[in-house]
Amino acid sequence: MLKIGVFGCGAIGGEICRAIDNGQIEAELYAIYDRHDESLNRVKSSLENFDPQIMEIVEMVREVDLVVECASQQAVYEVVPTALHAKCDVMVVSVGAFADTQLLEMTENIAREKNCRIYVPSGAICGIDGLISASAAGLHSVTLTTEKPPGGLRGAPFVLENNIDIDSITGRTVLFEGSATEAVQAFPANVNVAATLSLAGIGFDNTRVRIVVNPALTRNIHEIAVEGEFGRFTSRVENVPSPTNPKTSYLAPLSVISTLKKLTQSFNVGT
Ligand SMILES: NC(=O)C1=CN([C@@H]2O[C@H](COP(=O)(O)OP(=O)(O)OC[C@H]3O[C@@H](n4cnc5c(N)ncnc54)[C@H](OP(=O)(O)O)[C@@H]3O)[C@@H](O)[C@H]2O)C=CC1
Ligand SMILES: O=C([O-])CC(=O)C(=O)O
Repeated sequence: MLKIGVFGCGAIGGEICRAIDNGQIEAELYAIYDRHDESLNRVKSSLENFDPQIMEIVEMVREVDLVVECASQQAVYEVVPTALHAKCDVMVVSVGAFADTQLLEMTENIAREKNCRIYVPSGAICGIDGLISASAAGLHSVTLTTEKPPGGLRGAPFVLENNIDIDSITGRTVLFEGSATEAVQAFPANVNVAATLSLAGIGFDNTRVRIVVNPALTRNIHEIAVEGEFGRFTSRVENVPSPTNPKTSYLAPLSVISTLKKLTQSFNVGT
């Protein structure tokens, strides 16, 4: 059975641990880690079947087959190279870190050398399957419009650095327009999906991102428009936010759970 380690035990990590624990994913929850004891204890006490060991990353990668990173972009710098050097596969949700081309190239090289896999789930967006299919021919443009209530964007570096009082905004307001490279730096915990789109499509500098705050919303909306040789498609998802982290949509952990299921099943559907 696949031995899994979960690095980061917040909104996403907690859901993944419970999905392994309740048998939705046929795997062993072997180890977990988070910098907060409170988060580790909360996850541990929500489990019925597994009692994972708490392990720092260096130890974790020696023991498990796959590490799931669900912590932060900063954590990706430590977790991914450490896992790959130990010949351990890795799944990444803080995908925005890969806007750093040096990190991306370095991790690809180590993965190739060690014959390991780096998995990036679709996360909180719909349409990655179509984008990957379309990318087999020419792509002309990929645009993401993300629209969230204030709680989904509060505390982002862009908001703090520009002294934007996000809670006093009364109507739908465009906060940011730029490339995916700029977007994932300005909003590292809000638009990792822009990085996933970039990796699947036409790269970080060519993927356009618009970020909108809308106090009338209760859901996180991601709209994608793609044009290419295949024709054009748009996708729109209205995501229920995670109860413990309003920045994170519930679809994000579900996507990780489904990608993990894919790894353990013999019959796989979708691009
Ligand atoms: N790909 C996608 O579609 C999506 C990606 N995400 C990203 O996934 C990641 C997890 O999201 P979510 O579960 O909602 O986040 P949470 O903040 O709920 O949980 C993350 C946990 O990991 C901890 N953590 C962060 N960095 C480290 C580190 N270097 N070492 C140890 N622990 C660490 C956090 O602590 P602390 O609070 O102190 O930072 C926190 O306890 C985030 O980076 C988020 O931006 C989110 C939604 C969609
Ligand atoms: O969960 C979402 O809606 C998207 C998100 O936070 C991210 O991509 O970082």
